[in-house]
Amino acid sequence: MSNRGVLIVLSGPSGVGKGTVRQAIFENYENDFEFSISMTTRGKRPGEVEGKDYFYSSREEFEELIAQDGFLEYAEYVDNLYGTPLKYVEDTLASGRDVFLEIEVQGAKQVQKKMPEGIFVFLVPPNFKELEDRLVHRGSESHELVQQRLSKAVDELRQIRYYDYVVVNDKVSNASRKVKNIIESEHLKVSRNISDFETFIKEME
Ligand SMILES: Nc1nc2c(ncn2[C@@H]2O[C@H](COP(=O)(O)OP(=O)(O)O)[C@@H](O)[C@H]2O)c(=O)[nH]1
Ligand SMILES: Nc1ncnc2c1ncn2[C@@H]1O[C@H](COP(=O)(O)OP(=O)(O)O)[C@@H](O)[C@H]1O
Repeated sequence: MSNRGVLIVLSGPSGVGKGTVRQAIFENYENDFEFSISMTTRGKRPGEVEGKDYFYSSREEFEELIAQDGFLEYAEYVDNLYGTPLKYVEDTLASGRDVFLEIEVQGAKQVQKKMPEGIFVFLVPPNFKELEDRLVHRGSESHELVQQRLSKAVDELRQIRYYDYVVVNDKVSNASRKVKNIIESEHLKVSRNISDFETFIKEME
């Protein structure tokens, strides 16, 4: 089998359910992936845990890591910086484990340039009203921030053409199964496994 892990990039508008779907995938298929914990300058929400949900940092610390080329990608989103620490992703893929990134569209574009072999999945809500309801019901943002995130959602949806797959998050169980199936298909690609078969053929010759 190919030794390198698969890179999975999940994007989608704020409130669509990326975190929820990812958690369902990790609960059901725990041993298969590693989640890349991002660094952010956003404040911690109640219930979030340092080193589990994000690495929370000041803008200065974040900019220092940018200067050291320490990010695979980073982007500004609604006045805060978010970035993927490079070393963790590289080391984990090299060790043969799959890595799951949950990032917004500007960052995903940067990853596409650096690691085009990744799988890019876009999660969409069943409809716009449902997206608004989920964001409001989550209750983690003020009315103003909810509105900013909703208007951002339209821009984000325009970028969907750059992705490989689209998954509707109607039910968490459906969406997580679909994302898992996409990843499984990637593992089964002949191109990922060709070197094993070449060895096998040589042995048979
Ligand atoms: N480019 C980039 N985006 C990220 C990263 N981490 C999180 N994001 C995205 O930033 C956006 C805002 O995240 P967050 O403040 O946690 O809000 P939420 O997605 O509504 O829960 C979401 O689209 C996240 O997927 C990262 O490392 N890089
Ligand atoms: N399929 C779904 N059906 C109903 N509610 C959902 C679904 N997926 C997520 N939610 C809810 O929507 C809200 C936003 O989900 P979250 O995972 O935080 O989104 P994101 O990470 O994309 O911002 C949460 O309150 C979550 O419980």
